[in-house]
Amino acid sequence: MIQEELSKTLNPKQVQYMRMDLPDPRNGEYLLAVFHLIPSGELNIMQAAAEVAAESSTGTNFAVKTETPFSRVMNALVYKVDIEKNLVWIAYPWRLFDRNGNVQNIMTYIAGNALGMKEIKALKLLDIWFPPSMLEQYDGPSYTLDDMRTYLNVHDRPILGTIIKPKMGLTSSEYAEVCYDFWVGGGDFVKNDEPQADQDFCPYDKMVKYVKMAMDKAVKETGKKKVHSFNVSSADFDTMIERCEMIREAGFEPGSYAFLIDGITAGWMAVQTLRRRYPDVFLHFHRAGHGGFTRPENPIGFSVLVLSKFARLAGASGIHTGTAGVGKMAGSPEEDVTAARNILKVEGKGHFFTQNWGRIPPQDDDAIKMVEMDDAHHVVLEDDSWRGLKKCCPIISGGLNPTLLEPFIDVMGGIDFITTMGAGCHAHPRGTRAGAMALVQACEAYKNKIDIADYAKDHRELAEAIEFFSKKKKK
Ligand SMILES: O=C(COP(=O)(O)O)[C@H](O)[C@H](O)COP(=O)(O)O
Ligand SMILES: [Mg+2]
Repeated sequence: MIQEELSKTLNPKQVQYMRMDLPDPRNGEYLLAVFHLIPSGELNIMQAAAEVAAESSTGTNFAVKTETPFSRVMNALVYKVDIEKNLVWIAYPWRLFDRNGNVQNIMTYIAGNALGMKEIKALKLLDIWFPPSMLEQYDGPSYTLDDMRTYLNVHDRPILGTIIKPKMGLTSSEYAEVCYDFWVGGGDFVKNDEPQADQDFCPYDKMVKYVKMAMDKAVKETGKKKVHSFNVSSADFDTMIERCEMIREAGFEPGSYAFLIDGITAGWMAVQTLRRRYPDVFLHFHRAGHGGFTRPENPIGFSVLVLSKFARLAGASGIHTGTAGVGKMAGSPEEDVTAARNILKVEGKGHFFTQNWGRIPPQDDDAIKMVEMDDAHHVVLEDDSWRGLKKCCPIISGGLNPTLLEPFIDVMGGIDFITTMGAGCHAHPRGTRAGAMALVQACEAYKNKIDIADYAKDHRELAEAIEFFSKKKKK
């Protein structure tokens, strides 16, 4: 009733952006979005919702005389409102968006000007749903976690990684030596930290060259494959591609290198460029800066779930999804785990929508029989003919250490992720190699279902890590 009353307050322009009787929002013509919205000033929630739909699709603050019957067909439509919870559902005709799959363009619409409108005090995009017909036009991931597992021959545990610390300040050769220590300690994966670029004290070309030498040596000594994720974020397109090509020409085996992109600061265009240019490379989306949009106490922005879903749509092989409150960064178990599962699975249950990542709408129940979980919690597809967006891998990082591996696996409910522990390895009392060994031992304890404290009795590095990290030392 209140809703009906409020509907009567809409002006003629606002009415054009409201369709509470939209018969079937999931008919394939719309991208659906749920926002938390608190109006500011005089507007009620229905009026503010209509203003948001207008600004984020075809409209502006006044009805304009240049509208055409067709331009009205492209209006976003508010189709549901929960007045008690301040939630609004908006359907965006997906023909509005740039053709040929462009996540940057969608974000410009639905998380663009609307976030800065005077009419809102809070506007947070909480969940989104893509129709199968729209998924047809987007790349989705190419090189996946499963490809990395095959390369590393690691199938029954998370991929164990690190970020070299100090964050910056090591020279190229010092950097590579730390990589080597981690790899010979048993780790699989090393990534550049997100600000690593071409600093004067650590030239990029030398860093690449020395990492290759360190990797070759570690592979020879351990008999195991290793992976390094290089930050290719740059000032401009040409420099980014130059860095990618430099890595490809340095003699690395395919599979042994990944490209890391600072997806928020470099932008979706950089992410999608890398996906399209290098489909044979693991594309690592680092999300530094996302907190400005995603933190729960920030009323304006979008959720971790939304960011992660867009990363899968854009074709990232993996994106950081947070430690679910286990590590140093803010994040809730519900939000982070929901995001991680949504990007991994064929069908993901979000906060409001269940997203099937298939490109063909399932015709009947049998068609959905494609999701199965095997013992190791991998998602496997039963039917090879299924077409859809491949999995995007959660990357779990930030304040983790070997003692937190099992708690995180428990919260996550599976092992399909890459973990990168920076301080968690390099702060080990006997250094990086011992830190990597402690991480491997913590993982062995998990695999053998042995409590880490018991396992540590005859595993010195793990015992030292437990002693050190349980004191929560900050230095
Ligand atoms: O360098 C680190 C972690 O280092 P350390 O292991 O020393 O804390 C990463 O940039 C953060 O994890 C990013 O956060 P998120 O993964 O939440 O995006
Ligand atoms: Mg970092």
